Amino acid sequence: MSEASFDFDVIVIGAGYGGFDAAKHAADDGLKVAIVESGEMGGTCVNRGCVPSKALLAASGRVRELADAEHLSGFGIHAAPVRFERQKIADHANQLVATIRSNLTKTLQRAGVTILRGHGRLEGSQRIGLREKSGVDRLLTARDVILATGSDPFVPPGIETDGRTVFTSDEAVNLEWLPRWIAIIGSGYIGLEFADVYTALGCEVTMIEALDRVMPTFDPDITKMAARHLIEGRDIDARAGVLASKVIPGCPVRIELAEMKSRELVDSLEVDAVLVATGRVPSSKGLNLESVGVETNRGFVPIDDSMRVLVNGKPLPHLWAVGDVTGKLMLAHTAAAQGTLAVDNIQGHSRTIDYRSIPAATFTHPEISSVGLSEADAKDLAAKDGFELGSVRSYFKANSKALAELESDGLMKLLFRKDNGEVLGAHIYGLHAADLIQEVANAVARRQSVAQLATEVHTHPTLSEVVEVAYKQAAKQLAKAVVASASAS
Ligand SMILES: Cc1cc2nc3c(=O)[nH]c(=O)nc-3n(C[C@H](O)[C@H](O)[C@H](O)COP(=O)(O)OP(=O)(O)OC[C@H]3O[C@@H](n4cnc5c(N)ncnc54)[C@H](O)[C@@H]3O)c2cc1C
Ligand SMILES: NC(=O)c1ccc[n+]([C@@H]2O[C@H](COP(=O)([O-])OP(=O)(O)OC[C@H]3O[C@@H](n4cnc5c(N)ncnc54)[C@H](O)[C@@H]3O)[C@@H](O)[C@H]2O)c1
Repeated sequence: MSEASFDFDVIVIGAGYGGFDAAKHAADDGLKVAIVESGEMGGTCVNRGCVPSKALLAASGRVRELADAEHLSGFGIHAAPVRFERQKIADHANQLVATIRSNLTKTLQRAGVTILRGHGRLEGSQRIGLREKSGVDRLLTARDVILATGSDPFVPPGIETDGRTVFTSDEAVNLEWLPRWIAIIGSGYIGLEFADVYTALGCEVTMIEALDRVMPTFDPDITKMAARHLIEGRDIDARAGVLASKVIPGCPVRIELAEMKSRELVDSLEVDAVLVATGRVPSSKGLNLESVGVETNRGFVPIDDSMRVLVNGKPLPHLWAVGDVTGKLMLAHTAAAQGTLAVDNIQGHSRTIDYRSIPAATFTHPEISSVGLSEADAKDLAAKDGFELGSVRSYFKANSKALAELESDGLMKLLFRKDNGEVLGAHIYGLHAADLIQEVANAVARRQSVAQLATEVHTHPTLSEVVEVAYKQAAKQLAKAVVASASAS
């Protein structure tokens, strides 16, 4: 097909953050772009993810703060009993969703992107089949196609959802009611954030985690401190090493718990509601990937670091994939970064992504954040590349700002190479951890050494001094290691 005969330069399938950034960037670059969306503009993050969940966390966080008489009395403040209106908290989240969805749609329209409403699928190379909402089928062609179809909640076998008493985050963000007792299955990002919301609003929570400790995907030392505050310190009964093997919706909801290893039934519960927060699966089934010979990895579309879709490890010309459907760090900012990067590569500016420098945060009160390697991965890398791993800890209880806020529960762990000082990763639990991690992410992106970072001046009194202290401790360790290695040689 000649260049001129394509309907579009780029067609993007899926208008979540990945698709949005790709389409906007391509249109800004002067390309003729269409975006296909079968559901709501903005995808998961805007409609059922980051945006409504953070609105709920903002409101419920304030309830928690105002209800915490002990904390307030530390400042000499005695507040009246706090009251809240569930519906108004839900309305705040819904209104924010509507505003951001509308802004995002207008931004695409202003950039000149054609918005096509319907289901998109591949019909061979550079060809898209569009089933419009009206039922009409169209065939469109594009020089390049970007798949950005995202992900959906994973519901394990044996768990039945009804959207009312047993539900996933898709429904939880609507905060339609407040169960007296809710079981949350999974202690990952969603489990933790919703446990924060529900406990702040007075619900009793049972947290069920299949792996042998709660928060299994977080740094073990950070988890120890965070779990003490976010789980043990609240109205949460946490059970690890047990699988929710059967869940039957109703009034009450019945849950069967099996021991993870033996799969033997160990307990049963009757609760008012269940939130299933057990991970997400790629949304790639309806894409007709077979028409171009792509084999998925459990539904995830294989890509290289330039976002090219791979067949047998080799890139397919003109087909790209970004966001959750690729299964790399399933976060909104990853999807957006991948979207922009795909377009840069389409335009011939060869770029690859650096996943190591992408930060992640859980917006509990206080927050948890991380960037770079886990300690286990950093140890493996040290063994493989033959360097000594450095690790330092910086505590919020030594930080003036945290003490002034009466929020000194917190820890930062910094991992670095003891041969050249390069920062490999950081893990933080504490007040504003989500903001604090950004400075370390920038250092990881630039592969900077703690020797240089330790000389950079931080504002006093701010929480950023927690990071400064970590850099300074690490620089001291580095200097000692360099002297030791010089005297040994
Ligand atoms: C409760 C919750 C809270 C979260 N909080 C955060 C957070 O605080 N920070 C963060 O970084 N991340 C967060 N995430 C993750 C974030 O939402 C996702 O990583 C992000 O939305 C992925 O973007 P995406 O563009 O890849 O896909 P999606 O946002 O899932 O968008 C994909 C779009 O494609 C459409 N689509 C699918 N198939 C087709 C088709 N065949 N034709 C046409 N359209 C199609 C879908 O309707 C959807 O609109 C959260 C997720 C959840 C569930
Ligand atoms: N703040 C954020 O950035 C944010 C917030 C929410 C979600 N997200 C994204 O959404 C994704 C999904 O979040 P999530 O919390 O659902 O997944 P997750 O992978 O973070 O955690 C799922 C947990 O459920 C457990 N589990 C699975 N099956 C189980 C069963 N049958 N019984 C008991 N436990 C079981 C797993 O061991 C795991 O600990 C995240 O990976 C993240 O990418 C991000």
